[in-house]
Amino acid sequence: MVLGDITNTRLQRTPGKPKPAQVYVFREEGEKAAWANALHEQEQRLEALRDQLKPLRAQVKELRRKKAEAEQQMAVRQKEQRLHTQDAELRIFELHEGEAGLSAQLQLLLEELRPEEQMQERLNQGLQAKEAALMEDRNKVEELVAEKAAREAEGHAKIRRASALAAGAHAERGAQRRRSEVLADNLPRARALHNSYLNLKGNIRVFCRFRPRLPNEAEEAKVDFHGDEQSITLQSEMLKSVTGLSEHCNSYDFHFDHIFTPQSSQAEVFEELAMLVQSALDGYRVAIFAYGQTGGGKTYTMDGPAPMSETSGESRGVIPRTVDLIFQEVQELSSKGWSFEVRCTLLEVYNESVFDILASRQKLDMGKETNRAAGTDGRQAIEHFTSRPVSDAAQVHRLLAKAARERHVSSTALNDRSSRSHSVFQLSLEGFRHGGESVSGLLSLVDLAGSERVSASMVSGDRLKEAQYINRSLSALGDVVEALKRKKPGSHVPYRNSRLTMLLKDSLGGDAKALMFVNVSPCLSQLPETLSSLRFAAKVHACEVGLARRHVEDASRAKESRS
Ligand SMILES: Nc1ncnc2c1ncn2[C@@H]1O[C@H](COP(=O)(O)OP(=O)(O)OP(=O)(O)O)[C@@H](O)[C@H]1O
Repeated sequence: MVLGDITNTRLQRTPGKPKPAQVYVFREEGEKAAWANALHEQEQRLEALRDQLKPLRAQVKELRRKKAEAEQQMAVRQKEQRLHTQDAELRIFELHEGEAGLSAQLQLLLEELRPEEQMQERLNQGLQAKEAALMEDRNKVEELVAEKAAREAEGHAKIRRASALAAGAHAERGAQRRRSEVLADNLPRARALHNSYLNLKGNIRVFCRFRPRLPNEAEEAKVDFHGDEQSITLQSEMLKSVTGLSEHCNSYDFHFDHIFTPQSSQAEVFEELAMLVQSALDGYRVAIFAYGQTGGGKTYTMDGPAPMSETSGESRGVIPRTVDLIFQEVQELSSKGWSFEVRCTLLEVYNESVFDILASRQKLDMGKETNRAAGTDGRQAIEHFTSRPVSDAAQVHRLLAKAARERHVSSTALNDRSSRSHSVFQLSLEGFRHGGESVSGLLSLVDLAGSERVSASMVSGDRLKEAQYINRSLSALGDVVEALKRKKPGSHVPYRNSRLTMLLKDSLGGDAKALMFVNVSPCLSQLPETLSSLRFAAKVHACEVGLARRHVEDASRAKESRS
């Protein structure tokens, strides 16, 4: 190879930075040759490198082809994959669509099915209820069958017992008839005996009744009820002696016609006075009155626990029992040719005024006429009050209930429903026997207002006025009793000192049979009042008021006197 003309040329080079080819500068020939040789060698090396590069390039080319091929395959695969994915998505979408459709259908079917299910459920419940009812019916039927069998057995037993009883009853009826005949023969005799017994006594009979301790009350006083039912001993609290060194208690003895304990029932009390009540139908004037401290049990004894509304039951008092007995007797006497005209009077003495309950509580002026009447025959004293004809017990119970409702009551320290007035109930009994005698009886039942220690109860105003009137009239009653006790012939008896004593005149001093209840509390705290009531009752018991007189006329004279 021929090299170019390169003289005195030095190769200007900066180490690390080759100069562009056209800048070579040759200084001398040798250097040119060297450079040519070096160039040649370089070219050879370059050629060799190119040769070495060729397979590499082929390899690279191959690799690029393979890469392209792989990329092509990958692209195909990706495309296929995409297609598959799209297919799958389409499929999934279709499946979703199908599922939604199916769910909607399912929902619809479920909706359609719901009423069916509900119906099914109702039917099931109905079926269960029917099964339970059926089971119950079956049990009932079984029970009824068992009961029927038991009843049949019992029925057979009853039939056997009934025939035995019928035979017994037949025999008992015969005996009863014979007993009734004997009793009917003896009854007038028994009543006559009772009447003559009372006449012989000639005094006001006194029954004492201790009421039971009420739930709100404290200690009871010590009372010895002696076995004779007529005497008691009361003991005071323990008292210190004057010196204060010893203790003792006082005892007080009392004796009455009958003493009822706190356990005595209303029936037992009435049994003791039934004969007395009946004697009003024989033409006697009978007066029963209840006296005692407030809360002592007067209204309970006379009426019963409820204010007269109760006309039946064990706890009925003397008045409702008396009314029933009188009408029962009137009925029985009618079969013996007697006819009775019964009239009823209801009075209330409140604050020294007399109110006529049957004349709509008309306040009456017991003035001149009454005073005059009271001075002669006590019966006339009440004659100008309303006296209503009554034909049966129920009618009287209704009138009594009205009177009890209208009675003046208020609360005291000792009684929630304390009667603040004296109540007087009278039944006049006019009996006629065709062509025979006539009788004129009078029954007075009096529930007195209760005495009260005004100083102890510290009442004032209207209550004080009421208490003063009550105490004053009871003290007038005491004065009458004192005068009767002195029993001097022709001596003055101060009946006219109060309305109460004017009304009770013929019951106390006349020819009536009088019975006084003294009603007392069993409480130790009430002992002074109890002793005071019992002392008054003892005084009444000691009064001799003369013989009771029977009011009988023969029929013709009776008619004359009435006309
Ligand atoms: N024998 C008895 N058995 C049961 N309770 C009784 C008896 N006696 C009275 N009581 C009761 O004691 C209380 C006072 O009785 P009641 O009202 O009859 O007294 P009273 O003497 O009429 O009093 P007042 O004079 O204040 O009207 C009432 O609650 C009554 O029910």
